[in-house]
Amino acid sequence: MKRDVFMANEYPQVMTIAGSDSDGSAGMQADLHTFFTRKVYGISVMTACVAGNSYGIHASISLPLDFINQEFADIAADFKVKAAKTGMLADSSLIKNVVQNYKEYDFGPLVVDPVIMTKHGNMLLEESAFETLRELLVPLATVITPNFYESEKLADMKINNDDDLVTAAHKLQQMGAKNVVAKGYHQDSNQTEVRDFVLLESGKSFWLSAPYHHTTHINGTGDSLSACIAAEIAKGTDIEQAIRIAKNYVNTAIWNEIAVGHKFGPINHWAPKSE
Ligand SMILES: Nc1ncnc2c1ncn2[C@@H]1O[C@H](COP(=O)(O)OP(=O)(O)O)[C@@H](O)[C@H]1O
Ligand SMILES: Cc1ncc(COP(=O)(O)OP(=O)(O)O)c(N)n1
Repeated sequence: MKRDVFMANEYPQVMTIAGSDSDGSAGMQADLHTFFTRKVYGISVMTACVAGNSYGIHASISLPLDFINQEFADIAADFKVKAAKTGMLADSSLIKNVVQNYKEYDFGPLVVDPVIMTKHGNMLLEESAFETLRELLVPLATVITPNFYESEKLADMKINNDDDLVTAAHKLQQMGAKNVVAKGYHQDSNQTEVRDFVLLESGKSFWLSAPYHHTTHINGTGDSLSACIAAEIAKGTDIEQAIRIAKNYVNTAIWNEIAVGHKFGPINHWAPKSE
């Protein structure tokens, strides 16, 4: 029988630094589904765990910092990570720990998904940690991907219209994030379109729009978008193209629902064509 031997550079190694979500729809599980279908090798530093299902999140714990240090050290000692992303970091001490480890080792460009609150209202980051996120993690971001609520919190302003979202994106860039994907509002059942504002390091900016899909199956959209951007960066795709690919990837996954869970379900990571 012929055995295929894959060279290391055929499967770029990508790392998620995130929380586990037991229902598989979001968090680290969504990141790893995305890495798998985008044909990159997924490595994970688990920071926290939430217990939940499609009805909601019911408990949450953070892992010990010593254990997280060991995860980073073991990965750095053996793997060549080409890009990474962050997800749920729970509190200030965890953010500081991740920042310290990221500075100590070479894990490539970092996509920061500044997870603060799920779209169903569960807080995944303590309010006292917002300043640490702004000061320490945002400046490390090659790309930052806040949702509407996270842009309001990080930029410390109310967002009422497109102009406000643009202002918030510029504020995040002034805080040190190189490239910003500021995701637009999508909780209005009358809306027909979703719009994300992209501000690149070069100063170029544009809107990414797509039709609004009326569905309860949109858990993990933000995780999957940021994971796909990280996967593309690891493959060598330029930032603008990585963002465009990720938007199409998530859009296709939203529009091809799978019947999993009884209430708020996952997106379909199998639906987009993998490259
Ligand atoms: N109902 C929907 N229809 C179409 N696109 C959506 C829908 N919900 C989210 N998206 C898209 O999914 C991506 C992730 O955004 P969002 O859900 O705001 O992130 P988060 O999961 O961090 O809250 C964005 O590009 C957004 O436009
Ligand atoms: C452990 C964990 N991390 C992150 C999330 C939220 O994921 P995200 O994709 O940012 O938001 P939703 O689309 O799920 O609201 C989570 N639920 N669990």
